[in-house]
Amino acid sequence: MQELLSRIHGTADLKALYPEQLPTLAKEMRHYLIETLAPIGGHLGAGLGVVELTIALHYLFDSPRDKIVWDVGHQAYPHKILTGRLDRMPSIRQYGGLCGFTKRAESEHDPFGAGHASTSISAAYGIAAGRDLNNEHYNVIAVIGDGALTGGMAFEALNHAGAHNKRLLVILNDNEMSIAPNVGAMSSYLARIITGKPYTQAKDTAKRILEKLPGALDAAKRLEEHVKGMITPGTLFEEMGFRYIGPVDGHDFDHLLPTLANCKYLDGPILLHVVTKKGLGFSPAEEDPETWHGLGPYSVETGIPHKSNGKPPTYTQVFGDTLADMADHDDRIVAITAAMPAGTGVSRFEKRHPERCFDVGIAEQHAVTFAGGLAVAGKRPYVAIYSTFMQRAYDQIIHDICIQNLPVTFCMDRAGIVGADGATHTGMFDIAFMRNLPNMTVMAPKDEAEFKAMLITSATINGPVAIRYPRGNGYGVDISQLPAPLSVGKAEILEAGNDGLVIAVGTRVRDTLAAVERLRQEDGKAVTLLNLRFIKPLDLEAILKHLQQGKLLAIVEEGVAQGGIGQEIAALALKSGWSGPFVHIAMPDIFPAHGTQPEILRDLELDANGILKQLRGC
Ligand SMILES: Cc1ncc(C[n+]2csc(CCOP(=O)(O)OP(=O)(O)O)c2C)c(N)n1
Ligand SMILES: CC(=O)[C@@H](O)[C@H](O)COP(=O)(O)O
Ligand SMILES: [Mg+2]
Repeated sequence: MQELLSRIHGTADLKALYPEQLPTLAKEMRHYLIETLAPIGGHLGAGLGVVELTIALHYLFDSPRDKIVWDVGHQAYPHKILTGRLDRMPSIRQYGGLCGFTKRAESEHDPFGAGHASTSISAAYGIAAGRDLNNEHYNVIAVIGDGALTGGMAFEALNHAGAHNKRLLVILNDNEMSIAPNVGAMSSYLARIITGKPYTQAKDTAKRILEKLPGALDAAKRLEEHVKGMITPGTLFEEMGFRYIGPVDGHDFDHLLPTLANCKYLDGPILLHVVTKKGLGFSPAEEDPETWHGLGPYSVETGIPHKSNGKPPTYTQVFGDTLADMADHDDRIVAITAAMPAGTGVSRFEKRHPERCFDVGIAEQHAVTFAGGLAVAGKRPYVAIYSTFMQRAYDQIIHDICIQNLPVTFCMDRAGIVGADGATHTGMFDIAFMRNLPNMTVMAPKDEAEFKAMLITSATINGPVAIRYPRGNGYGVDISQLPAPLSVGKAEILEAGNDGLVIAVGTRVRDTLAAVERLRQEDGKAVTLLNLRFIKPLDLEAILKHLQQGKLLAIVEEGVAQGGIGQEIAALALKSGWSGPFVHIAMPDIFPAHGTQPEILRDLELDANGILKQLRGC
């Protein structure tokens, strides 16, 4: 490890350095991040972009007394390094290791946990308001990216905080990137500020006056405000009650340190606009920041991510390609992503149907209601949002789609266990929150071929539809054909037997099949296995037909037990007069840890071994 970095065991060690040493520390930190993440992967680009900003913040402010709230938390690796977690960095996002985001339980330097975007200003402002009520004195800083600023919550918070005069520093880390290039009018506005030559000239004029007339600080400031107001379109943030400072070069300590030092002593809400480059210091990440936002292992030497050779396509790819195929024949089909075109597969659709593709920014609520509007205009919107981020838009799903029975399909990628991103990103609630909505049809495929069939089925349903599918690769089953639509509300029988009924949902069907086969071979017990396919409407006929009095009833689903489909099936069975051994194999009432998907499924006893164990136990 390099000389300066190896001395940093906490923020006190950083503060002991001379300012002239900070650029060297920044260099060492970049090198360390690039090398450390190479074998394990992780969120590289965002962290590389905020190395100087993080060093400057911890150099000048006094965490944990001062509170630094990082939005999303994916850029907080340098923050972790400087706050006593350097030794554990190689464990980041690994089973038992550091979390990939900020997490209160992990460090007193993480005053607010994150993972989802656009929460930092609200949280920081809440801390500032609490501080003032407590008559305490410390700084509260929210660091938010330009991508996260596209989220409605960030604006709600600015609107609230700007109307009051509490001390709050919001640092806008503007790298013109979300995961993909940032979108929207706000993004263009920020770009105009950065590149606005007239603004730079106006600033220079004000500075020259200030230099010539040292006593005329106020006059020069007023002139700067005046000229700025005329030329940069409205300094939106100032009109919202924030003192706007910037844009500042986020990689230049000579700019960052004095500016931040000043911010420390200014009252009221301040917005400091810092301009950075995502991926700085690693040319592959600078050149292709989207790929290097978050990735698996890679080679430092070649700058190429390791390939997962020969694996079947991911569900994400199947989604993008199938929807594009469907759109070839149905011009009503449109696709919507909330700032995740590649992650959701919408980019594959976009290549073939660019005019029918919408990236709305990190704005899941807007995405859903916007889809409602498109449906009213005669379109067939497919809203592709990870299960965990769909949580953001629950009222919109109910109020704007379901009540009006609009034909919008929700494609919920990353349903179930996601692995390294852990609790904040686990898609564990969607079965519970979608299945209780009137008018909604909910499907979960057992493999990628069935997924394709479900997408095709969705186009035949004249109302809201939700399809949940997991992170990762399919099983390699044949998907070359365009399948026929499924029979809505009909389950599939995979095994027949007289020793009970096992019902499996979507992502858990394969492992349940393996468990059921072992039960037959090793224990001599043959059960009937139903692949539910439709979480809603339920195939009551099949369930009641195969329910066996006095014999096992088991339901296996990769979602929370509380509110899961297992509860409805249990109630149904009891109502029908059935009694017998029962087991609901689902996620317990805890937030899962991070690790690989197999590790977490194993811990939750949701893999084939765990399912078998639980089937045997009843
Ligand atoms: C509610 C929500 N939607 C989507 C995401 C996925 N996501 C994580 S980081 C990110 C981009 C953030 O961009 P920005 O805030 O500018 O940070 P940068 O990576 O550029 O530093 C997105 C879309 C998320 N974390 N939360
Ligand atoms: C930080 C964030 O929310 C995303 O970058 C997320 O980690 C992406 O997850 P996938 O790797 O599953 O696309
Ligand atoms: Mg950004």
